[in-house]
Amino acid sequence: MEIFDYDNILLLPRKCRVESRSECDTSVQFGPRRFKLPVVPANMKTVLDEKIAEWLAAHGYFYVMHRFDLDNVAFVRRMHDQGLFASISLGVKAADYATAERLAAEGLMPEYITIDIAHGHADSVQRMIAHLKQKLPGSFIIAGNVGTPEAVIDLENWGADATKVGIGPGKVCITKLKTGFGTGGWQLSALKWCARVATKPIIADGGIREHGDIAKSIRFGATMVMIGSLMAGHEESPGQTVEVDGRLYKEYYGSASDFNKGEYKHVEGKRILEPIKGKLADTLREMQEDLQSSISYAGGRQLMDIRKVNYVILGGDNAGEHLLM
Ligand SMILES: NC(=O)C1=CN([C@@H]2O[C@H](COP(=O)(O)OP(=O)(O)OC[C@H]3O[C@@H](n4cnc5c(N)ncnc54)[C@H](OP(=O)(O)O)[C@@H]3O)[C@@H](O)[C@H]2O)C=CC1
Ligand SMILES: Nc1nc2c(ncn2[C@@H]2O[C@H](COP(=O)(O)O)[C@@H](O)[C@H]2O)c(=O)[nH]1
Repeated sequence: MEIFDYDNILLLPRKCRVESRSECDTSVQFGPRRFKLPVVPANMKTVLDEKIAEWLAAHGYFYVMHRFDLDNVAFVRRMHDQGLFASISLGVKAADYATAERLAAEGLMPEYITIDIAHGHADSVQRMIAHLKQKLPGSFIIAGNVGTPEAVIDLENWGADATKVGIGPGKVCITKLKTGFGTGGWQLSALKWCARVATKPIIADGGIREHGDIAKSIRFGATMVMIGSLMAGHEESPGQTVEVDGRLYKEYYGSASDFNKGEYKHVEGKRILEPIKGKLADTLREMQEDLQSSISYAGGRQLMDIRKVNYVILGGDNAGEHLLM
């Protein structure tokens, strides 16, 4: 198996088929809706809050609200009252079952539910998918996180409508160091490996450091890309603002960090400071422009044309050119 990651792959251009990059369409169908970009901010407390979720939904972007210190039922009700789609996260504990029961009892059907736990290839996830399919049959269920084809096959067979791939490639992740497991350092080839068996959409989660990594994720099988650190550190980001030597930073911490958990138990995440980088809307606009360029370099007009390109692996044992035959 080829082992590579975002920083040692380059995609190869094909003859341009557009007169202007503005002709390139970055939109993507994901579940019941179409979104402007194949990008979703990570469902983390220092990446988005309810206000950002509302703004994203109202402006044609996908979002997944985090599940920490939040009344999910009130959130879904508020989004629906405003005519916006609801996309929530759940775990697999008793409180999460209770949330699903309350939503069903109130007739509130979130358009998207993400079952989001560290080790998503688990019986607990199978049980939760079955429960959600029974109680909230109209919701599109995303399940994760996983890092192997076997896990993708199981989650799909258990009823997940999409899977989320990425164990430990995140910027504030310390899973690799603390446990010795994960896709950190080879997330892109793990994605390729998983995508080969997937029959439903994959969200590539973690490890995106540059805008070009979005196109690389699409090339290797993602339909959607989940991004934490690049989406954190904006003026409107919920993290605390910190001044260091006259420069302003926003905190960004892992969902499995002691900062998020409130205690030091099973910690697999850390806290860092992200330099403040302006407004989220400007980052999303730049991502869209960069992705339009990617589509044009792919010789395409639509996002999925990126899947048709060849690539090279730079350096290492797998170095070389890889042609689609
Ligand atoms: N993508 C990634 O690499 C990672 C992401 N995270 C994120 O951190 C947040 C918290 O995750 P998580 O701790 O799972 O959430 P929860 O604290 O809600 O735990 C979910 C359930 O899964 C159990 N669990 C967690 N990890 C394992 C494991 N390795 N083996 C068996 N059971 C496990 C927990 O039990 P118990 O605690 O008793 O074991 C609990 O019952 C999530 O948002 C998750 O996505 C966390 C780590 C890695
Ligand atoms: N191992 C851990 N992974 C975590 C934690 N909190 C979040 N995450 C994952 O990281 C991505 C974001 O990655 P980035 O590289 O874009 O910053 C996020 O979507 C989660 O899957 C954690 O505490 N530990």
